[in-house]
Amino acid sequence: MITKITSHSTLSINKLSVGYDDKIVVSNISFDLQKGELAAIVGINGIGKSTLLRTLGNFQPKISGTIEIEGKELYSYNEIQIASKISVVLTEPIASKNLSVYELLALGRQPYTNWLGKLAADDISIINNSISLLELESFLDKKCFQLSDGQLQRILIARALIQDTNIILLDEPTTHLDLYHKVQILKLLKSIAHKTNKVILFTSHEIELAIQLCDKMLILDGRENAFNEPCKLIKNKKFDSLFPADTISFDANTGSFRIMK
Ligand SMILES: Nc1ncnc2c1ncn2[C@@H]1O[C@H](COP(=O)(O)OP(=O)(O)OP(=O)(O)O)[C@@H](O)[C@H]1O
Repeated sequence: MITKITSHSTLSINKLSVGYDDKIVVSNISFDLQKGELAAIVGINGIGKSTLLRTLGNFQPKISGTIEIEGKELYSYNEIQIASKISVVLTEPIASKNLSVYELLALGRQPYTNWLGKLAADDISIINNSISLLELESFLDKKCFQLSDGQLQRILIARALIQDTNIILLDEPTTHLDLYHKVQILKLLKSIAHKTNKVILFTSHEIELAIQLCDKMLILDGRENAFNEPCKLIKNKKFDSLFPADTISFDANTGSFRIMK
């Protein structure tokens, strides 16, 4: 008997519409992400980046279309299976600020530990790897409420890595970071995606950094919602109409935006 080998995209979206009871926010989005790709969702305020990300992370129901994880519809997995496939870092403040940094990080292993939450040697080793990758050693004994927003952001990214899922979704992971830490985090996400074959998808207003660092980008513009490699999006002039042309224009040679005087 010949066994057919099929290779599925890690994340496959087809004709997806997302939104709320009374309104569709983003409609008819299709894209695929393969193992090891870093991708950004960009677009103006209120266009629906977070709504899309929350829907992909199973935090809210889709309106129509399909979301497939490794070849199977997202909703065919149970909650625990989803937690071992997708980790999500949202912008909402965390409820558990009284935990120490180490305790918060350890919660990332919850999908894998027993009901007592006891960490095995493997769990501790994954936690320690992420601590050293994100250079968090000096924060471990602090309570989460003692951290700056930027420090907490890095801890939450580490927790997503500790959850060790094939897909990591992050809503504006660089918001509270200075330019150096923005670049550092995005480079780190890129290297993690490439080295560990994870799909990492994040929303961002850092379009110029995303152009330089991402393998793929989704431009939400309420019309075409183009998805492609950044250089192809530039070549096809997809960034040109993102902002009103009389205020901000896109320079294809430098991959950056210019203020019109
Ligand atoms: N819980 C909600 N119920 C109803 N409408 C909502 C809800 N949350 C967001 N919206 C609306 O959905 C639209 C998209 O919001 P969303 O937060 O997804 O945009 P965004 O692109 O992430 O914006 P920003 O760049 O400002 O963070 C907006 O019009 C917003 O008002």
